[in-house]
Amino acid sequence: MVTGMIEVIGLTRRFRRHAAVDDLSFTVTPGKITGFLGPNGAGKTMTMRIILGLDRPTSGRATVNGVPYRTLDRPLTHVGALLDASAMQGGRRGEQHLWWLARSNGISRTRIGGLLELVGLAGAGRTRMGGFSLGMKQRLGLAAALLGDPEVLLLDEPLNGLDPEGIRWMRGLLKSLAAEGRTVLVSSHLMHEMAVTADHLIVIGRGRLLADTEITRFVRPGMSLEDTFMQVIERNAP
Ligand SMILES: Nc1ncnc2c1ncn2[C@@H]1O[C@H](COP(=O)(O)OP(=O)(O)OP(=O)(O)O)[C@@H](O)[C@H]1O
Repeated sequence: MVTGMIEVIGLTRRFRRHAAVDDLSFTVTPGKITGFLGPNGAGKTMTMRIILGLDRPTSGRATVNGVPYRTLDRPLTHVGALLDASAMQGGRRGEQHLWWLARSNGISRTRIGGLLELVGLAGAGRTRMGGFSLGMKQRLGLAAALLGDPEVLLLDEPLNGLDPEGIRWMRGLLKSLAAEGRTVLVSSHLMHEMAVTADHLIVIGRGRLLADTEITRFVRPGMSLEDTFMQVIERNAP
């Protein structure tokens, strides 16, 4: 088993009759950026929540490094996640948020200053998070995800709220994290950005796997990623 591998095996999550995730299987491997694409409600967040042990599947399983997330020893040192950047306690300062996370996970606080600098928040660490813009929250969320120096990153819509400079910055950072050999799974609706960022794609629709392939193989000749994606989704429409 390769370290940093995410495996989703026959995963299904039902809500009454509705399958949010429907017999989904894929593997995410290290050293590249894997784009996780699908229309609204396709099941991307639910899949990530199950990988992170935040929701339980109806059937099937998801593992990181061959084991369920819940059984990982000091999980933040293996998996960093950014799910909902706005879900932060507004009264707390950015720096405090990272201190608290480090302390409650047995992680040294020495990385905090460098991480705030890395995400462009060196001057805002003492600002209360209630005063953060969405872009600042995404940056702080990314710092939190990197706190334990994990080999795996799960990022749900990390580009939301970022300005053009922020998007470009995030692209560079994700590429360098993948180049370091980390596993980077990132969901986004921004097709133009995914086209220049992702190496591999997992595309889902209505909870089912529609494609699991290198981006260069997915995009049809003479078409953009967006056009190819729309064709694949339309073909899967009910
Ligand atoms: N607690 C819940 N109760 C009922 N249905 C739910 C619940 N949580 C999620 N769902 C359903 O699961 C499906 C998948 O939702 P999910 O948020 O994973 O999609 P998504 O691909 O992340 O969408 P988006 O791009 O809009 O964020 C949706 O149909 C959603 O309504």
